[in-house]
Amino acid sequence: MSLHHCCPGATPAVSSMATAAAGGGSGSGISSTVQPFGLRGSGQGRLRLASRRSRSLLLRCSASGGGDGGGRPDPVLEEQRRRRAELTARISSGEFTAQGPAWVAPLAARLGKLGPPGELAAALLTKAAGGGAGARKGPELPQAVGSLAAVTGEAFFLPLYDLFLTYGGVFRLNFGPKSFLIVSDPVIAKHILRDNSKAYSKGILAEILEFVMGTGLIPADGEVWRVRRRAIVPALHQKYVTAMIGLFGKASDRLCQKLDKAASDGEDVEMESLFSRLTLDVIGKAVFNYDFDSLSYDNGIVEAVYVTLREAEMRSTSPIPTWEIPIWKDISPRQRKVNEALSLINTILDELIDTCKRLVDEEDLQFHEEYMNEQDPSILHFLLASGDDVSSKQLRDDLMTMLIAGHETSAAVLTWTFYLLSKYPKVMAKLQDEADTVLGDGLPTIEDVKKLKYTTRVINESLRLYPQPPVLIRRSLEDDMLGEYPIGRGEDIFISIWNLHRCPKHWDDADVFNPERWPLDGPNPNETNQKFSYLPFGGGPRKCVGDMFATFETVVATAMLVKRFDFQMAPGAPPVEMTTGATIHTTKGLNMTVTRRTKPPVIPNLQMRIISDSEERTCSTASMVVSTGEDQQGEVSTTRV
Ligand code: HEM
Repeated sequence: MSLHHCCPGATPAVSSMATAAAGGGSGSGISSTVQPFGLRGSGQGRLRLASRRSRSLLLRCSASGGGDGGGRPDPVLEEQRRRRAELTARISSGEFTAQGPAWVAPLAARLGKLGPPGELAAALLTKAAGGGAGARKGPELPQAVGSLAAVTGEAFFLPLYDLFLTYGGVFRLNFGPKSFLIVSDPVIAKHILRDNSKAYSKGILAEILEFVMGTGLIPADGEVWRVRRRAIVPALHQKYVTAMIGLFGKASDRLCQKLDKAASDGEDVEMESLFSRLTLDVIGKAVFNYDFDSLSYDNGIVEAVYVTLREAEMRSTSPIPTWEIPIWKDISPRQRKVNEALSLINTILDELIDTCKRLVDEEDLQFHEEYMNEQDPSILHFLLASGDDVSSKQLRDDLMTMLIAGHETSAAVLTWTFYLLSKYPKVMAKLQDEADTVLGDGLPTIEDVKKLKYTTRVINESLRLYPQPPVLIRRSLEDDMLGEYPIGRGEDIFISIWNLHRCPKHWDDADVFNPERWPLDGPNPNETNQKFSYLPFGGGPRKCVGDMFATFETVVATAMLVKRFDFQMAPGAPPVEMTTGATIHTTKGLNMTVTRRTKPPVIPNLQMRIISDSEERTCSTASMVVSTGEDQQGEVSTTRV
């Protein structure tokens, strides 16, 4: 399931495209038999140019290697290459030949010179032809036509990548009467997310997530967002995040114990769902001091959270918004189940808020910037102690938002990191070396985390290849210019982080998992130092509030797990394929074989010398250690002899 910022990103994209297409009414142009994407309104000449450029990019892409660090081909890379080659061939064959009115742009330009009536006619003509640029002037955006089949058939951001290689950093994707702007250019992404962020809202995202997040921080816009952001950001101060490292360690240790059992029983494990449970347990404690303990058992509340998450995911990918049909929404068993789940979660959240209020009232409170209650360091406690003047409904929306935001994303990062590690054994070996060197027998401390530099680079690189979410959603609130292209108010925009992170112009061997691309002693890569070509946590005023939290959480879990276990894809496991989701999910789980690591015995440095027949054989025993097996913690113990 997926929804988090999932919400903020990927999925609603599909929903909105699909919903628009389905509800598009007359002549939506959507047919399950048409080609996935076609070109419209760009003219044949432009198409040829685009094809040539795309071919050269494709060549660069496929030349980029993509070994597994262990000599085996990466099936994901292979599949991507196959699809790209197929698309290139189809573009070359003329399948995407422009059919639309190539005369629109020149005619609109001529009309525009005839004064205000002509300008109005030009705007109407452009709009009618699918353009929709506002009052500003400029060239027409390259246009592609999408079909519902193409979007629902696979992870929707994949065809967007192929189209990016063909049409460039910003183009219009038409779905029947609706259209969406697809942005993959770092300068334009920066403009929308940071430089002119006030001119953009969360648009469709807010509409889709309203039922679960209300006016929580992710979907909120305008004044509500400003006020809530100002209240929530201080809660994630440095002392809080440092305190959370103990929580990350404890939860990861619980997962280790579960894996210990699977390893002893020789059972394969489905890691994606285990990571989802790990991060649910973490975020419940971190946000409102609630122990879901979902790694140990399924209880009603865990089930309710998953029902709600699955619903949000379904809504964000469903072609028809059945949940809005008046009678259906009351009688549908699915909707009734969702309503029951939401009502259970709300009851629990209300109870937690009440309990926390009582605790804060009884506390001898001295609130300050880095305030934290040692017994209950949760964000909820901070917000209440800060005197945050907010309705219980808004507080609930915020808590629910953070629960979802901090759960699905981190789980997806861990899932794809372990998938990558299984494909790149050399990276895994280096990672294990670092974990062996840095981590002691106890739970990791902040000092340890700072030393886990290679692990951090592995997470940075995993987030580059599998950004969560892969797409950010915005809607223009006013006319604006995207590069040289004018756009109007009300445009739905998808900023493809996936495309930015894999752009062959920006990245060497863009598709290859190579943590070494980030120097260990260099700065932590982020949107600023990578000039918006790398933005795993977004950028600008709406950047993730949990970036540090999430980085530490995934670093701690990864280091603890690889220190204790080896992970391999389970024999006979189905191929790992992607689906969305707000975050990127596997289609059939991440089935792995987990084995307890036994450190290789240290070879004694024997300085044997035969003195004479009569003398004793001697050896320097001082440095000799042998492995004597595993202690109760599963660690290899050594004994001097
Ligand atoms: C690896 C894990 C995570 C990733 C990859 C991630 C990614 C993102 C991204 C890309 C955005 C920007 C969305 C947009 O601009 O539309 C975002 C926003 C947000 N994230 Fe995260 N996030 C992660 C973990 C967390 C955690 C742990 C929390 C809470 C503790 C959190 C809370 C939020 C919130 C509240 C926002 C909305 C901020 C706003 O709109 O002002 N995230 N996240």
